[in-house]
Amino acid sequence: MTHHSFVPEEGTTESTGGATDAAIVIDHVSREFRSRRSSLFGPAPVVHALSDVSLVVPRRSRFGIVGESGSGKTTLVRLIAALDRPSSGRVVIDGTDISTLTDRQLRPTRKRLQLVFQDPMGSLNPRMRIGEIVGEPLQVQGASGIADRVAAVLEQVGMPASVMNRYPHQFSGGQRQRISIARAIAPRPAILLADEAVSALDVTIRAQILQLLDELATVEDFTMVFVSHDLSVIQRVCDRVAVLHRGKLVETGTIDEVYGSPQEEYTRELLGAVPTLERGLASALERQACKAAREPWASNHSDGA
Ligand SMILES: Nc1ncnc2c1ncn2[C@@H]1O[C@H](COP(=O)(O)OP(=O)(O)OP(=O)(O)O)[C@@H](O)[C@H]1O
Repeated sequence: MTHHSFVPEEGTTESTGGATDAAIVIDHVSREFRSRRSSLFGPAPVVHALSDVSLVVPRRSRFGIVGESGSGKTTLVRLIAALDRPSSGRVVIDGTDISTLTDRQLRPTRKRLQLVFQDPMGSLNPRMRIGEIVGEPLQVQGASGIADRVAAVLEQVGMPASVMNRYPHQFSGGQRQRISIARAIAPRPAILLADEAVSALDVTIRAQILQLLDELATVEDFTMVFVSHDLSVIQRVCDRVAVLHRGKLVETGTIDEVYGSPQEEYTRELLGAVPTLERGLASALERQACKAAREPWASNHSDGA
C-alpha cells in the first residue's frame, strides 16, 4: 500500500481523528459480511469487503475512491455515511468517532452528510413533487425558509424554480441528477458523498454534471467524496484519490501523484486500461476546464441536461 501524503500513522493526531484539517479519518477499518451459506455443512463463508483500510480525507478536498466492481467502494461510503458500522477500526467525522455511536447520537453527524446516488429515478420518490423532494431534508431538520432555499438551490443546479410543482418522471436523467444534487446541497452539508453519481449518464451530460459538482464544491464549500469505477471521471473532478482493490487500500495521494507516478502495479494496470487519448485529454483540457469552473459562478447552465 502506498500513501503519498496524509497518511494516518498510528499514534499521530490524524489516526486519533484530532487533525483539524481532516473531514474524515478512516482508521484501520475492516468490514466483514457473512455471505449466504454455500452448503448445508460448515460455517457461512466470510466476505472481507474492507480489510484494514486507513485514509484521511482533508477538509474541502474532492476525494476520489476508485476501484473495480466489488472492491469495497460502496461499503466504505456506507460506513462514512453512518449507514453501516465497521467490524473493527474507527470512522471519524469532523473529529467525532462515529463507529460506536447510537442512532440518536449519530443525528448531528448525519445532518452534516448528504448523499447523491447513481440512479436518480430510484432515489427520487415518484409520487412527490420536486419542491417536496428537494425540501424534504430541510423539513426533517425543522429548518425555516424552506421554499426560498429550495428555489435557490434549484437555480444553483441550473433548474428554474418553476419545476417545483412537477414530478420526477417529467425530467431527463441529467435533470433528475441535478434535482438529486439540489436536494443534497439544500441543507448545506459539510460532506457530500457521491456514489457513482454520473455512471448512468451519457458522456456529454456526465461532463456537465461533473462540472456542476466541481463548481458547487467551491461555492458551497463542502468536502466531496466521489466514488467511481471510472478513473477518468475521478480525474476530472477530484484532487485526491484512493485506489481500492478487493477491500484493500492499494494507494492514495494527489491525482498528480497517483496518476502521474503510480507506485503500485495494480494502479499501473488500472491506469493502463484507460485509453491514452482519454487520459491525455483529461489531464490537459478537462482539468483546465475544471480549474476555470472554480472561478466563482462565471459560467451559465444553459445545457439542457
Ligand atoms: N450486505 C452484504 N452482505 C454480503 N456481502 C456484501 C454485502 N455488502 C457488500 N458485500 C460484498 O462486499 C464486497 C464489496 O462490495 P461493495 O458493494 O462495497 O463493492 P463496490 O466496489 O461498491 O462494487 P460495485 O461497484 O459493484 O458496487 C463484494 O464482494 C460484495 O459482494
